[in-house]
Amino acid sequence: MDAAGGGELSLAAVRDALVRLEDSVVFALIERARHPRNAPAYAPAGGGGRSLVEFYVREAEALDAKAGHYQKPEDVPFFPQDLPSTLFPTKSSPQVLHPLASLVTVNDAIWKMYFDELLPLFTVDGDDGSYAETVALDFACLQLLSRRIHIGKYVAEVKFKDAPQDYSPLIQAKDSNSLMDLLTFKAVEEKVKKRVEKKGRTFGQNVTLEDNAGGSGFKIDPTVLSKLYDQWVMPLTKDVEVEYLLRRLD
Ligand SMILES: C=C(O[C@@H]1C=C(C(=O)O)C=C[C@H]1O)C(=O)O
Repeated sequence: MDAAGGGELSLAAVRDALVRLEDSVVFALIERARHPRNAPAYAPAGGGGRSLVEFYVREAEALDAKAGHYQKPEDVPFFPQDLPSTLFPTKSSPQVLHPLASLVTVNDAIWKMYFDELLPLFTVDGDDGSYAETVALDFACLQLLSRRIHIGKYVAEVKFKDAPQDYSPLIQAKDSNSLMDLLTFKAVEEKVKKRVEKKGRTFGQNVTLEDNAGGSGFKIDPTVLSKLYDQWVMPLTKDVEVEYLLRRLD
């Protein structure tokens, strides 16, 4: 992982990486919100009855894989089947996670959440015909959300290393609920919710040269961002943490 790659993996370093990624997530959603829903991009069409968005993500992931992407445990493809190998030499990063980390993925849940729940909350009804731009922006949002959520593997590793005596018996007992309780920090979650909402207000305002001429409204409703993190991003990150921990002693 970038932020913690060089030095010692610590909870503070991993949390810093998550905070930094919030900026990228907020900007990516603001960009997607410039276009209306554009429903035809999501309807089955074209070869094999796939939607444009599925076609685009599959092709983009194949290109990314050829360029050397998807080597790190936090970079997880949405369509891992038949991904081509990299065509260029890659530098392997030090292995800080358990080898089974690569099996942990919640991308199916992220995909469903993004299209079924989130998109209707931050895009307006309508069709501007910019389907290709729209699905490229969706892919950017999906990749960032997936990366953020799968960094949960590192969070779990640090928490385990900091308190193996607390985690090991629960892992051995396969007690997912108690693991979930142990790794949850409610005060941190409250701060995350407040901060992303503030980032939405800050990054999503119209910047003008006149004083007090900010105009009305934000490019994205800031409360949608806190809801996104509260209802989906943080719970899915914690699912990743639990799934990783359950394999940690194998
Ligand atoms: C990621 C962590 O684990 C949990 C998930 C959080 C998140 O997804 O932001 C925040 C706090 C914890 O409940 C953490 O402790 O930082």
